[in-house]
Amino acid sequence: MSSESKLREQICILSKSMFERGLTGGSTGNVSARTEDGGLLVSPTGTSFGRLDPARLSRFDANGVLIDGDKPTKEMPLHSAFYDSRPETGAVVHLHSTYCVALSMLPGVDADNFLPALTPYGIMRLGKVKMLPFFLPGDDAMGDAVRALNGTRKAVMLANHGPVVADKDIDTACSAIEEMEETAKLAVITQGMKPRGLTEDDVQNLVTRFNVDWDV
Ligand SMILES: O=C(CO)COP(=O)(O)O
Ligand SMILES: [Zn+2]
Repeated sequence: MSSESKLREQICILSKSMFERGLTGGSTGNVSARTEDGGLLVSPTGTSFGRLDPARLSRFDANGVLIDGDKPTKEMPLHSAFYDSRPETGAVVHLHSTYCVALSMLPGVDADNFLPALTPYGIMRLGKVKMLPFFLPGDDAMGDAVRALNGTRKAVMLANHGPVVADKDIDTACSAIEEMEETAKLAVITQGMKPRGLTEDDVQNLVTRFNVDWDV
């Protein structure tokens, strides 16, 4: 099997797994991944993560020209902004996951540091997460907001909408966005219970040991 065929399969298997575990419902969410030739494979607009077809993914060439497949997600400006501003990006994943969205709606959320420091992996996998304001789905302004971060953040939260994570490959990006949802879930279910989070020292030790983008 060619590397592109393998990547097509991998995108669909990982997306289906997330759909089946309730991480994004209906026909929400979108995903993209770099191919070896510098192009992109992208989930088509209006499709369910549970039923992505490897043969119908939208395919772009290295110049960003749509080559074949179905019409791509309306969130292309958002995905492109990550590839352009973080050249190490090999995949971008966006979900409508319940606890991230719930947390984005609660009072007192720090937009510059969306996820509270509760667990080591929340920090190691995501770095500091920026919450962006609400935008209409597909709005070019979302991409502009990501570009304005100058590549400093791998993960953003779209308020009242859903998380977006860029990482080196599709597997890593999916693991990271799952960690984002798990951390948001912990934050929401312990809301008002005065949970004992990680200390500033714990966070700094994690940042140093695991080379996390943090002081940005
Ligand atoms: O999550 C979505 C929009 O933010 C889904 O849109 P698409 O079906 O166009 O990917
Ligand atoms: Zn969305």
